[in-house]
Amino acid sequence: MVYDILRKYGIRGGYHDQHFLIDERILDRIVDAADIKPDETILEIGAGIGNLTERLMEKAAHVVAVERDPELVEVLKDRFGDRDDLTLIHGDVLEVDFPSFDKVVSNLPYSISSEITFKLFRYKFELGILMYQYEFAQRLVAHANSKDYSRLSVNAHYFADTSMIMKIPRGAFSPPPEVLSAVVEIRPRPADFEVLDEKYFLDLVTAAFGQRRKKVRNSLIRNKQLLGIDDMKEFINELPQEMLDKRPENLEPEQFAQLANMLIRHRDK
Ligand SMILES: C[S@@+](CC[C@H](N)C(=O)[O-])C[C@H]1O[C@@H](n2cnc3c(N)ncnc32)[C@H](O)[C@@H]1O
Repeated sequence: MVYDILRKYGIRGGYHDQHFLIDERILDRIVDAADIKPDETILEIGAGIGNLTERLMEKAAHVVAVERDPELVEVLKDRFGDRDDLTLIHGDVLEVDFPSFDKVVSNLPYSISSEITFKLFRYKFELGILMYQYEFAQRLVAHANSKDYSRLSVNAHYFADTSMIMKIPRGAFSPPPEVLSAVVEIRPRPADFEVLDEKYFLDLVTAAFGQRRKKVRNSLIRNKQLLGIDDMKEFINELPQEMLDKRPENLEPEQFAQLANMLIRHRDK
């Protein structure tokens, strides 16, 4: 029982994003969703007291668990210290390098969800089953023409297919967080549209969503320096007008890519 582990080691949590998943059925459903094969290596970020870790180790060939809190690292060492199918990395997830892994399964520290997700997209892996704050998860999976569609959604769709697979109540954790949670499935894949310069594309998306209520035309003019186009006011007439008349929330990722490609070709002429 997860409660027994917390009690045995005198762990309370509640700070540093420490909300431990105590609902055993939800822990099992998360592991099932990862469909772990016996030869796979699984990365877990924020292993805590090892409640998810032990379930991952039952299925996988190897688990790489990252945890920052020294007290929790001691718990993990005490519980699994002598096992050679676990690599325990004591450190900040944003600073360590991950060894290669097939899948990532984690109940993430919510305050750095965005940074962790974009760090993960720099690695090659097959599947992510990740728990986020519910609102963050909604933005991660949102499609164009919805209120949750954002810079995060466009970025995520560029790197992967995403879908929300479970909504998790506060009572599934100890101590309960103030927010609802959700589990998201992330399947990385190459984008099915061309992006000439990834950074430029992502900068354009950021600039457009920086003025969410404005038409894309206005954001381009306002950000002409950032985008490196001195004659933006004139060049804008050569871009597809139906895209410029829209707000960013109404542009598909592929349309952002088309605009970015046209702008960068003009800039580099
Ligand atoms: C939401 S808890 C999940 C704990 C456990 N895996 C579970 O499911 O109950 C998040 C965990 O991430 C750890 N954590 C927070 N910030 C971290 C960071 N920057 N790097 C590594 N671990 C971190 C916390 O100490 C905590 O154990």
